[in-house]
Amino acid sequence: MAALRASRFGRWMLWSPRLASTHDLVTQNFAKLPVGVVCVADVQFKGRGRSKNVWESPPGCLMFSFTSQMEDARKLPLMQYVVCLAMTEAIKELCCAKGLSELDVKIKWPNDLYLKGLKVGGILCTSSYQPKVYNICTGIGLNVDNEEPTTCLNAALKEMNANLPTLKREDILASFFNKFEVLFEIFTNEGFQALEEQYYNSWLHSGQKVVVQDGPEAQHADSVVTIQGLTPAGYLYAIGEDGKSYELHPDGNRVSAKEDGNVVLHEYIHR
Ligand SMILES: O=C(O)CCCC[C@@H]1SC[C@@H]2NC(=O)N[C@@H]21
Repeated sequence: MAALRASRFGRWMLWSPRLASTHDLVTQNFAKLPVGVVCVADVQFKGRGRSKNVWESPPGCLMFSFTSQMEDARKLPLMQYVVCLAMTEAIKELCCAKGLSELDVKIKWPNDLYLKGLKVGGILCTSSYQPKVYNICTGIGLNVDNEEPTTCLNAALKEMNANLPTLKREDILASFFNKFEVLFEIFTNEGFQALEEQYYNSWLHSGQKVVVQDGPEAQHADSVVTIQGLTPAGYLYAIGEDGKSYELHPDGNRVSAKEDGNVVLHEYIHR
């Protein structure tokens, strides 16, 4: 609380040592909770990921869900990008403030956080409409101290310098809300455009070449395209070798199985 500068987000906290899912608790009780409230659990036994995935929720993972509201429906799909950006910036700022080596946590579009080529965090944004306003529940899972099944922030810090202190979940949480509140204000008032450059500096994809499946389902061919940025609707904007423009959508759970030079195979589909 002493590290929290945000005035709207993170000031009210529900905490539990063990809970089914912070996301379910917040979405099911949205109307009873003030905007900006956060629910944190040390362990979840029914953690939810995107697309009906399970989120493994052991001790050492920072797991929280918080409420926010937004009026403009066009901005809703971009909210998850603001959250990803806030978390990467928060980790950077915290490492700097504590005199630790900088952790190169990057955004893997659309809403994963990666460290050294491995997933360390995921973001889940869901919303419901109430007259004139969208109620948004944002859930974040971040591997701070548990190395299974991938890696975690503190393992990477210890690898860089075993003598320095590591990160605490509560410090990351405060730092996240400090960043998020500022970015959310800019996003609401000026739109995502105002954050786009900062976002591109934090993501993995600028200039990345990916192979996409192009054409109708039965007879699709593979095309190599180069990622340029985001389309106004928040999808990936890419240009093919023939100069053709592509809008790429995430392909469910399919993740890059292998990297061939800098070409990531079959990660996205062209719609
Ligand atoms: O990568 C994903 O699929 C998103 C994972 C989101 C997990 C977090 S942990 C806190 C909150 N509670 C849940 O049940 N899920 C989210």
